[in-house]
Amino acid sequence: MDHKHDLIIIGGGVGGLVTASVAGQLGLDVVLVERGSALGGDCLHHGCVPSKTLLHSASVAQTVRNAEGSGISAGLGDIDLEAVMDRVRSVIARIQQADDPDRFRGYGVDVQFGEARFLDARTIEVKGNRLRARRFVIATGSQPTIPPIPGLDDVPYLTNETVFDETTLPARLAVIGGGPIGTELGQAFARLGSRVTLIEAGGQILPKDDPALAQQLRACLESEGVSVRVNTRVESAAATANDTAALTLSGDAGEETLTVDRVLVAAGRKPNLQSINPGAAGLELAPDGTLTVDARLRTRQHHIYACGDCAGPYPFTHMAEYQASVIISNAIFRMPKKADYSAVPWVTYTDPELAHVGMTVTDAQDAGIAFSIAAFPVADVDRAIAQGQTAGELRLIVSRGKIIGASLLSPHAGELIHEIALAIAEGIPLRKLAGMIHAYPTLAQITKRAAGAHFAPQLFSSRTRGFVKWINRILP
Ligand SMILES: Cc1cc2nc3c(=O)[nH]c(=O)nc-3n(C[C@H](O)[C@H](O)[C@H](O)COP(=O)(O)OP(=O)(O)OC[C@H]3O[C@@H](n4cnc5c(N)ncnc54)[C@H](O)[C@@H]3O)c2cc1C
Ligand SMILES: NC(=O)c1ccc[n+]([C@@H]2O[C@H](COP(=O)([O-])OP(=O)(O)OC[C@H]3O[C@@H](n4cnc5c(N)ncnc54)[C@H](O)[C@@H]3O)[C@@H](O)[C@H]2O)c1
Repeated sequence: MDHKHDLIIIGGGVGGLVTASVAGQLGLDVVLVERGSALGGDCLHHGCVPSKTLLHSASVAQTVRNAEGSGISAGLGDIDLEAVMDRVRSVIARIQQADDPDRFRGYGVDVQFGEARFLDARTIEVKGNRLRARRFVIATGSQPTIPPIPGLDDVPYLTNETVFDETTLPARLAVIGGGPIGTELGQAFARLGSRVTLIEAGGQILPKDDPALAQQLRACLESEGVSVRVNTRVESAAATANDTAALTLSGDAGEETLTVDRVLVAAGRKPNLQSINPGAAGLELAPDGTLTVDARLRTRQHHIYACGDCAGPYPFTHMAEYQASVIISNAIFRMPKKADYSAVPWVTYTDPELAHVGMTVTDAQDAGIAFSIAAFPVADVDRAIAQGQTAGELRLIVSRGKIIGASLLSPHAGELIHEIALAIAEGIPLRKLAGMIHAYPTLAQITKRAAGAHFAPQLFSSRTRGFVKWINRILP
C-alpha cells in the first residue's frame, strides 16, 4: 500500500494506451487500469473501427447498385446483416491484436482489469486494492447521451454500443441526431437497404461543419433515399405492435408520427467521469462535464493529467493520441509542452467524405480576422469526373496569403485534407501550394486548383496584363 508507482493510467482506450506504451518502454513503474474486459476503448469496440467497417460494406453495396452507371451490369442480391456484422467483428479482432494486454505487459506495464475510483488525490481503489502513484493520467472516454424523450425508455433503442450487435436489417430506421455518428450510420444503413429517417434538432446536419458543405452532403444523402429532417424534435416515443416504435416529431411542417422498426440514438456524448469519483481527488468538472485541464493537460491537481474524450475539447481518436503525446512530454520527459489546437483535422466518413481542418468561418469571424474564401468545385476535377463522383467542393479560408482553415466535401476528403493541415501547421504560403506540382489526374489537384482560383483575379488583372504587354515590348 505504501508503494508509490510512478504513473497510474485510468482507461485503456487510445489515450491511455499511447501513454502506457511510452511510459512502460521508458522504464517507468506504470499501472494501466481498464474497467472493461479488453483494451482498445470505444474507438476499437463501439466507434471508429466498427463504423468504418460497416461503411465499407455499405459502400460495396452502393457500388454494385450503381454499377450500370459505369457500364457494368451487376445485380445486388440480398444483404445479410449478420454476415456484414461478422466482418465487423473480424476486423475488430484483427486490430485488437495490437491491443493485447500481454504486449503492454511486455513493455513493463502492469495491466489491471477493474474499475478505478479515487479515494484521494494520490490513491485509487481497484477491486478492493489501493494503489498510490506520484502522477496519474485519466483517459476514461465518453458514453452516449440519451435525450430525455418521454417514452424512449419503453422503446428498445440502439446506441453505438449495441448497434453493431444487430443481425437483422431494420426495414425502417429512425436516427436521432445528425452529428457524425448519426450521419455516418444513417448512410450506412440506408445503403444496406433500410429506409432511414435522420432527425436533427438543429438547423443543419453536422452543425460543427461548414454549413454550405453540410447542405451539399445532405443533398447527397437525400438523393440516396435518406429522409433528412432538420429543425425537428422528437417529442415522444412509444413502443407499438410487432416490436415497432412510434416517434412523434415536431418540425417546420408541424407534428407527425413516424413508425419505425428500430431507433438509433446518436445525440451526443458525455464524459465517463462519475465512476472515478472526481470529487475525492479534488478535480473540477467544466459545465459540459469534461475535466477542467490547462494547456499542459493538467487538472486542478497538477500531478493528475487528462486526455481524450473525458478532457475535450475535440472528441476524436487522433486528438486522444495527440493529447497523450503532450502528457508524455509534460509528465514523463518533464519538458513543458502546451496542446496546440490550431490545425486539428476531423473527417466525417460518409460518401462523399466531409473533412475540416483549422479555423471555421465562425472562428475567424469571432476572432476578428480578415479573410477570403478560395473555393473550387469537385465537379471540375478531372479525376472526379472520371470516377463519376462529382459532388462537393473545397473551401479554403485564406488570410494574409496563408490558409487558416479549410473544409472539403469530396471522395477521400479525409486523405486529401492532410496536405492542407500541413500547410496550416507549418504556415506554408498559399502561393507555394498553387505552384506545387500535383500529379494528374488526382483528386488532390483540387488543392492546387483552389489555390490557383485565389490568385487568378490578381494574375489576370489589367495591371498584370499591362505589365506583361510592356515587358514583351521592351525585351527582345
Ligand atoms: C460510433 C463512433 C464512431 C467514431 N468514429 C470516429 C472516427 O472515425 N474518428 C475519430 O477520430 N473518432 C471517432 N470516434 C470518437 C472516438 O471513438 C473517441 O474520440 C476515442 O475513442 C476517445 O478515446 P479515449 O482514449 O478518450 O477514450 P476511450 O477509447 O473511450 O477509452 C476509455 C476507456 O476507459 C475505460 N474506463 C472508463 N471509466 C473507467 C474507470 N473508472 N476505470 C477504469 N477504466 C475506465 C473505458 O472502459 C474505456 O475502455 C467515434 C466514436 C463513436 C461512438
Ligand atoms: N468521423 C468521426 O471522426 C466521428 C464519427 C462519429 C463520432 N465521432 C465523435 O463522436 C462524437 C459524438 O458524436 P455524435 O454524433 O453522437 O454527437 P454530436 O454531439 O457531434 O452530434 C449530435 C447531434 O445530435 C443532435 N441532437 C441532440 N439531441 C437531439 C434530439 N433530442 N433530437 C434530435 N437531434 C438531437 C445535435 O444537435 C447534434 O447535431 C462527435 O462529436 C465526434 O467527435 C467522430
